[in-house]
Amino acid sequence: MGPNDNPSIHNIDLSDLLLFGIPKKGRLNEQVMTLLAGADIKFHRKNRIDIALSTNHPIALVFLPAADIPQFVADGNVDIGITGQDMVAEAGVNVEELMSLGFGKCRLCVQTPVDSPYRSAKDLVGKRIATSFTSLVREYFKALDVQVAKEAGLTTIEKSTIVQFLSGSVEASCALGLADGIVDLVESGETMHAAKLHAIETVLTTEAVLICNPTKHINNPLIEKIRRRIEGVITAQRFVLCTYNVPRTKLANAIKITPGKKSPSISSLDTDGWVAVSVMVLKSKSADVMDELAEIGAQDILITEIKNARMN
Ligand SMILES: Nc1ncnc2c1ncn2[C@@H]1O[C@H](COP(=O)(O)OP(=O)(O)OP(=O)(O)O)[C@@H](O)[C@H]1O
Ligand SMILES: O=P(O)(O)OC[C@H]1O[C@H](OP(=O)(O)OP(=O)(O)O)[C@H](O)[C@@H]1O
Repeated sequence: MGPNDNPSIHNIDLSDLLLFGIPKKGRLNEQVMTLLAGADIKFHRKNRIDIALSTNHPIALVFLPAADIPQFVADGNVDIGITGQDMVAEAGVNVEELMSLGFGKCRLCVQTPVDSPYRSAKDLVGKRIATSFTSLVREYFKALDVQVAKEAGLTTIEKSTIVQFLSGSVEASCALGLADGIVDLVESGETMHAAKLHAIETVLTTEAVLICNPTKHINNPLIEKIRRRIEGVITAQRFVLCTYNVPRTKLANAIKITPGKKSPSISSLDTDGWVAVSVMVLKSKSADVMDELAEIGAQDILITEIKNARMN
């Protein structure tokens, strides 16, 4: 019986509520909390209780380990959730990816000690690998085991690669003599370099995603409402509003610099031959855009933060 069939957990009535799986701790937790606040999904969480009712939507937030969220969503124990694409791939379950969220970006990499002879994943065939992603890594090395045997003209695998599960501190396992290589997440590379490891291959790239049970999305307006709100927050985080005045003769050049998400809004100015332009630009490009606009003769160029956005 899943929470959906169970009217009450911790004396909280869950019937008729949309259940939303949220990473309870770790790397994704803080950014998901910011996302919920931006989407105006308010809730009250009692101390140490992993289910919190939203105070302004018919939603219950269920705080779960990021690794468990894909299974909960696939089995319908929660309706939607946020986790990493790596977790979805590792769980190997059928969920619908509603949108990627632009944070939690990293790579799952095969890593070896910098002073070891292992320079490619193939060099680790038949050796010992430590990882928290045993399902993905077994699949990855099984294919390599077969490939290496074939290349050697063998019909059977001589010695399969051994994949050992570790729940954390995976980067320490080579130095401790537990493994010859590891497969772990890399973002800045700080953890890897501190452990005197280097990445020799990328198994997958990942970021945080909003996922949904495939049978729950259709005909559920609340899921669509949440998706749109989250999309609005993410758009607002990625874009800024750029406004400027430009001579009408330069407008075509200006539009090339700032084409906007769809097209810029243009209005006439009292000053003859000038127009005012208002357009969204990528935050990461805004300084370059300002330089380019100034070069073609635009004036009064302003960049304004966007608090929220709803695009079609
Ligand atoms: N260094 C990182 N940079 C960006 N995203 C990361 C990083 N490490 C992990 N992630 C993402 O966050 C997800 C959760 O990772 P995390 O290490 O927080 O796991 P956890 O098991 O939930 O927490 P904990 O390690 O505290 O038990 C990962 O599956 C990945 O998608
Ligand atoms: O390349 P970096 O920026 O150093 O990030 C990579 C590290 O981040 C994650 O661990 P985290 O710090 O979340 O802790 P954990 O080992 O307890 O999961 C991951 O497991 C790596 O160890």
